[in-house]
Amino acid sequence: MTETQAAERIQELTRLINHYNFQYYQNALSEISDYEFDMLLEELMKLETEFPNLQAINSPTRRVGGTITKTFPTVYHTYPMLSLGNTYSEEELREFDNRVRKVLEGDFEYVCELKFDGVALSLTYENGELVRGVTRGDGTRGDDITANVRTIKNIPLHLQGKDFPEKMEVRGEVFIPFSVFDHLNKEREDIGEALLANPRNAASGTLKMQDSAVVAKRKLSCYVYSLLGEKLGFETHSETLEALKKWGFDVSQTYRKCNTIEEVLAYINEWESKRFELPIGTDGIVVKVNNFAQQEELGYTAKSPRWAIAYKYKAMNAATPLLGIKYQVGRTGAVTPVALLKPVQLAGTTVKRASLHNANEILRLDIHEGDTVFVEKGGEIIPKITGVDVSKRVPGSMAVAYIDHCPACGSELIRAEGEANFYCPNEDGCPPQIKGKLEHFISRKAMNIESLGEGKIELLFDRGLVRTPDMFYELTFEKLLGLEKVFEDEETGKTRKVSFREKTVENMLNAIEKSKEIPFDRVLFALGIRFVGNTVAQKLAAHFRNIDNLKQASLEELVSVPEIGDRIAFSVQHYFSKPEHLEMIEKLRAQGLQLELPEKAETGPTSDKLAPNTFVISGVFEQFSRDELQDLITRNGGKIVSSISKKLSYLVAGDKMGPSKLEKANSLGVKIISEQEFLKMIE
Ligand SMILES: NC(=O)c1ccc[n+]([C@@H]2O[C@H](COP(=O)([O-])OP(=O)(O)OC[C@H]3O[C@@H](n4cnc5c(N)ncnc54)[C@H](O)[C@@H]3O)[C@@H](O)[C@H]2O)c1
Ligand SMILES: [Zn+2]
Repeated sequence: MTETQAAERIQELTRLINHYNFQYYQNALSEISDYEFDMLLEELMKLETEFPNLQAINSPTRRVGGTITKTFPTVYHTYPMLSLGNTYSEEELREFDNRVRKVLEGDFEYVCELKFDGVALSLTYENGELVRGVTRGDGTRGDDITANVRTIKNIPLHLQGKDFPEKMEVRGEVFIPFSVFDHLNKEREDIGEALLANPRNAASGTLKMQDSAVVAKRKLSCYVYSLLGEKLGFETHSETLEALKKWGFDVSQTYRKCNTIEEVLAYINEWESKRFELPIGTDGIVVKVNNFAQQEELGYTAKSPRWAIAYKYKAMNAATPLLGIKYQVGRTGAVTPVALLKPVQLAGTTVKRASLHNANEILRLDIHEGDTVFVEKGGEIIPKITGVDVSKRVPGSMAVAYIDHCPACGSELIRAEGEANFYCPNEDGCPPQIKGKLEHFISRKAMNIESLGEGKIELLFDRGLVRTPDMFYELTFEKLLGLEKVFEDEETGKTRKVSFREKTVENMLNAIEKSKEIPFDRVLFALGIRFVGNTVAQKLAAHFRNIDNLKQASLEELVSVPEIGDRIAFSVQHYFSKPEHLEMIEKLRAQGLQLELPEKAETGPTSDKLAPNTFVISGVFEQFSRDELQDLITRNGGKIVSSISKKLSYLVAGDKMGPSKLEKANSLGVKIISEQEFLKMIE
């Protein structure tokens, strides 16, 4: 390669890498796989080594990829937050070991840890109190996201014990466990929201949300793996991991001390498949020199420590022919494409289908009919298609054309501006939408008519007995007794018979009757208005008190409710603009469902858990307003007092509390507690 050619390629690589970095860190999007990304970076590194005079000062090989945003205050890191050198090969890992061996004289040991696939976080503690949480940002400066960090349950706000340093920085990885992620997506799918792409992106997007109450609902978690500070009194990294655990941090107990590179390799092999049993995503392991003095001896490059390296597992993938695409219509009419694959073994399971998310994804992957596709298994339940093996493409094959009519009812599909999903607009006439809405209506968080689950809706719908929720309340013993239907499982071909015997019918009718007591907010959720999940339903119910107020609410009134934006407001108005919905609501009213909240509850104490303690509330809180907190205290037998004195039992401290108050409370030895700790007291 000539120098001119190299310069051109370097320019091209730099442009690409900067672009992917921007998408990855700013927009939480992966346009290519991590492996492909790392190969681009490696190519750039090689060219820069070969042509050192072509290396730019700001080359992506010398900088941490992230950036800071303007929406949070910027904080300079005390110690830069670096990246890790990485490799996918045993050979390079051995080279790393040789380099370490050359620099260090005498014995040394490694600590192997799993590399958790989330978002790096820096936590600062002073006198055992969490004072700040900051993102990695560009490595030098990050975003101050303290309020969001405080909502993460396994990050201690106060440390346990006494032997912690006065000031210290703890680093860890924030993630969304798979189970939570799947649950979040199910909820989103249920109310017609676009799905989150993967747990890592979801965690990174969540950490940068403006509303920490929403962050709290996302149930983030954090594993910590590093302690920094002056004169900490520890000699090795593994000692700090033990100390962190003792102080109340969550340290994954999967780490191991290794004396030789062979032991490191054994650890790598052991976790290659075992990692899929963990509740969170991992993309490799991190090897660190254990001794701090030896770490200093090895030092740092501009971008990463020389005493550590990440060994990354290649994503588990397989190539298999695409047999077809199945389009599913959900309760809100959203159409989701699912790829049907020739069954293939992947990470110990047989894969027959993979998610394709939406039409954009099919376009982006440029999938043709009959293509052989690559499927990859992260930790998510459904594997995804990551690319096409173009070398196996059938000549002259056509690109997959997204359907333009509903596969269930034939209506022309529509796509709202800025949305990734296509919708079937035939809300009240499209069978999967009707059935989906009925399933939603009876679901546990809605009307909780459990005995109607598992195929019974299908049967009722088939027989024309129920098409809209009000019809559940017109069912009678005579209409139901003796109905039967045989279901066949698409995957296994096994059949199952649902039949309504006397006992079943009795249970169903009882459960239906009992659902008339379900409070208004849940009835509202049960109606299945698009974008109205259970939290939104609670907010709307609390604000409007009854369905008539809500039905008449103007757009301005709707958006004046906290957390209700245009999109939800339009959807609510759209729902109530339909005469058939209004008619159905009148029927529900006549049948005795709760369409209003009861008058505000009496404010007498509901428990005496807090008696006889006194409380002062100060600062701004995440989950509750100050009024709400005061209310909670008095209703649980506590007493609100206005000033801090020696006799005060607790100071409930929020954000932005005045320093003088804090000082006074500290000097008088008053117990200071956070909102979370307070809430624990009344659990
Ligand atoms: N697909 C894309 O478009 C794209 C774009 C940019 C970056 N990336 C990926 O991101 C990686 C670069 O990201 P990076 O600079 O954050 O480096 P990195 O993620 O490879 O390594 C550093 C990070 O590892 C994390 N980590 C997890 N467990 C750890 C442990 N036990 N000890 C120490 N650190 C641990 C920390 O957050 C740390 O910041 C690349 O390797 C690439 O795969 C992908
Ligand atoms: Zn339809």
